[in-house]
Amino acid sequence: MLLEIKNLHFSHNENQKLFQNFNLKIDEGRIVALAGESGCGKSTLLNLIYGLLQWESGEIILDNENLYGPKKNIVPGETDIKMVAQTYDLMPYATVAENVGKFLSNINLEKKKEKVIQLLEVVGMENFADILPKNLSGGQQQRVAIARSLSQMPKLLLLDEPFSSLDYSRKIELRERLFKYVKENGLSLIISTHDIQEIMPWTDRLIILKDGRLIQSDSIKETYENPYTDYVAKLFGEVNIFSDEEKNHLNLSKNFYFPHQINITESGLEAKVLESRFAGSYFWNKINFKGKNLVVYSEQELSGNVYLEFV
Ligand SMILES: Nc1ncnc2c1ncn2[C@@H]1O[C@H](COP(=O)(O)OP(=O)(O)OP(=O)(O)O)[C@@H](O)[C@H]1O
Repeated sequence: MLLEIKNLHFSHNENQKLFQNFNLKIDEGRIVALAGESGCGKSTLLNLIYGLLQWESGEIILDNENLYGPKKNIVPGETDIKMVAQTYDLMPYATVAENVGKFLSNINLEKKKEKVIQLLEVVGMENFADILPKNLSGGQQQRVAIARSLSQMPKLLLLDEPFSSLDYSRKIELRERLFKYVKENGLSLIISTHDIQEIMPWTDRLIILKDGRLIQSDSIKETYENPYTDYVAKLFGEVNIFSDEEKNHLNLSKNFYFPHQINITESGLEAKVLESRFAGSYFWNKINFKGKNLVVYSEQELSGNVYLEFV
């Protein structure tokens, strides 16, 4: 096991206890996503692991060694861990390439140059090697900071919302290259996000936090197929939620159905279409079924009465 957090207690102030008896175990070589609504404690947890915040009691153990936080480290931050937070801490008077190469060995300069270019390619910044950070946008600086953190091959890499300043197409490109690099190089990564969709195809494990509590910790597939609570289900986007009473009354097998888990069929359970709207690759429909409004996706525009099948 790479990281273990045991009985951790931490609060930013006396009135609000954020982490109480918090426990977590993370295996080596995994991509782990930390998700949950704004304010649930994702950044705080990363800052605690990295050693920027002092916990009150409990243990954080990395690779069988206890970490002690800022009270023991003169320079903030653990040496075996690298974190890219929402501020990027680049050297302002060094070029992008110099920033990325800062921690690489100077013994073979040709090799170093190749490595810097490889890392810049991972984050799509190879054309900016000679530029100073002050001439880059926030999103570009963030990508340079990610490349620099990868160069150090840390035991554990922490990325706090790394795609937050990127537009959609850049995000899609970066995440594929970044996650592949992390996997191919056997790095261990904890990545925080408020948007599960953006990390979904790449994550080994999803940890859901709410008010500093761990709500669920499973693979993405297990979490998606069996969200423990409404809060978890809603993190995946639109979802139809049925109380136990409704579930029994409607003879359903689950409490949560995502829109594509309700099919439009030739015969079955009759329902009435209230709205049908073009949404790109599908139509978004609001459908009334036995007095309850559901969101259902379909290939065709719908109207009138339809039949539903819950899968
Ligand atoms: N420096 C601070 N002083 C006091 N309270 C803080 C401080 N930093 C965070 N908090 C509080 O701690 C809680 C957790 O905040 P944190 O930033 O860890 O959440 P988050 O899940 O990362 O949120 P977001 O997704 O918005 O970044 C929030 O209630 C927040 O208001």
